[in-house]
Amino acid sequence: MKWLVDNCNQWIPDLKRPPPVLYLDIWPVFPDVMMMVFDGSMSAQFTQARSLPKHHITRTFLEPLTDNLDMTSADGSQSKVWRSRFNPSFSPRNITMLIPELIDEIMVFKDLLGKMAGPSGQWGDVFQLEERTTSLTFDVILRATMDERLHEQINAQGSPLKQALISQIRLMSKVLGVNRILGIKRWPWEAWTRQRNNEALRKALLGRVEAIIKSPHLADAVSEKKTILNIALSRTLAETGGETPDQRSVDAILANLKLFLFAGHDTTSSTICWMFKLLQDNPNCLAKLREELNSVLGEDVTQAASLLRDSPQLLNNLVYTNGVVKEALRFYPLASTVRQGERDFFLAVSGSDMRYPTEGTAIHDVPSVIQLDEHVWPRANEFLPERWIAAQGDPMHPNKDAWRPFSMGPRNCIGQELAMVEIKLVAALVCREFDIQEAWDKWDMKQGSMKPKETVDGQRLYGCGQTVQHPKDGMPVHVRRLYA
Ligand code: HEM
Repeated sequence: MKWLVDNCNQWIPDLKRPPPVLYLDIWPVFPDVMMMVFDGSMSAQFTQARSLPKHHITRTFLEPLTDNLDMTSADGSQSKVWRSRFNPSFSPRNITMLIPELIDEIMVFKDLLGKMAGPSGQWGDVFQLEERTTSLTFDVILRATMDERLHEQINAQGSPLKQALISQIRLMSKVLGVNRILGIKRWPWEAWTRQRNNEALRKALLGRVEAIIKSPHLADAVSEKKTILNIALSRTLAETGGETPDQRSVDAILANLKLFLFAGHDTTSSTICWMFKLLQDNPNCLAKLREELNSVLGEDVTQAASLLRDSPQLLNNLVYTNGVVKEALRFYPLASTVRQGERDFFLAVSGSDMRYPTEGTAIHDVPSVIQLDEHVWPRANEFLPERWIAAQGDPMHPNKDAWRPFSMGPRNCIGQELAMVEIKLVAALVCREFDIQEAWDKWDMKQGSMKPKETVDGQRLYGCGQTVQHPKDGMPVHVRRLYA
């Protein structure tokens, strides 16, 4: 999309800057005309000033995974019910309370990095960083939602839960590709795989959910530990006068847990990879990040985890680290929202009388363009974590509607606080102990071919794949330890 916008002048020579919207008709690949919005203040009109419903493709996409019982694809009123029950679980206060559990999982990640480092500060063997970060995010989501340790990071085959989810996502993605061109929503033989995956997912999650729900003292069981599931269940109990959730509610809870696993795992894991890439390419920023960690968490890196476990609020003092994560999400926004256009709903650009109709369109918020717009972001193509510390009134101070990696408004990303905290903790606990560097030569050697490989903008590492922009080849890296 960025390429299309950068090259708009080829088709519209008078254009001085990207157009605020672009209507794209790529039927049959996508069913409706796509209205691509490249201006944050316009995106705010359909996500914040008014929150239009999510486009019907979202329901079709999620149906194999959740039977549309989840908060994203359930009909309007059910969606609101589940969103309001889960919102408190994902609040900053609650996520801060979960920091010690998150640290347990990140320490496993860090130990595994240590095993990949070479001896005496040497670079180690090449490996795919994304595999490690994906397993980490699975472990974190299960821990945060149910205080369950999945141990995905030390399970080489992948747990049945992960295998089933990945297979289901593969099936779901087909609705956007060749199947649509052929006019086929789902192939009949996929029904069996879909059912098998759902049974595996149900088996992996239901026991854990039922252990709580069938507890003879449900109210006490859910208040024991403030997990995401328990808080949502307390809310449900308060709303229903203490009744044990019926089968339909249990199914909706399971659907939402599957949604969290789906929506939260590869978005967060790829962002962690992109953050390491940006820090590798901007060594001055890595140095500043390490300086901040030394000053807030002390110079003894071995104490950082216990310090953060005892005083999780220290994470709020890591303002530069926060800027690093926000800049990573500005450069690599991995997801976005698509809303259903409406008959009497028009978008407008400030300072112009032009009104853009939305009826019959799928309105796409396009953060990959909005977040790199030179007219809104000074030095847009530079990785500058300090812009997130710039005071209001400073030209570097970010425009509030122009940073939208989690979308905005009442249907934004419910898991954004969890994601931000997880990524900041990874930066805080890993960056002072290891250097992480792309290792393409070693990777090519391991693949048995040194032939020239494809690059994008001169880079071997670029975003590709379905649903979110995965780092190419899972980001082959090697690591070295900075301390003995
Ligand atoms: C860096 C990591 C993440 C990014 C970039 C991201 C981005 C987004 C975006 C752009 C949306 C809006 C999608 C739409 O409108 O269709 C969204 C929705 C959502 N996200 Fe995230 N997300 C991240 C992590 C997470 C995590 C960790 C979780 C949960 C554990 C999560 C759960 C959800 C859910 C449930 C929704 C749907 C909300 C609704 O429909 O009301 N996300 N996310």
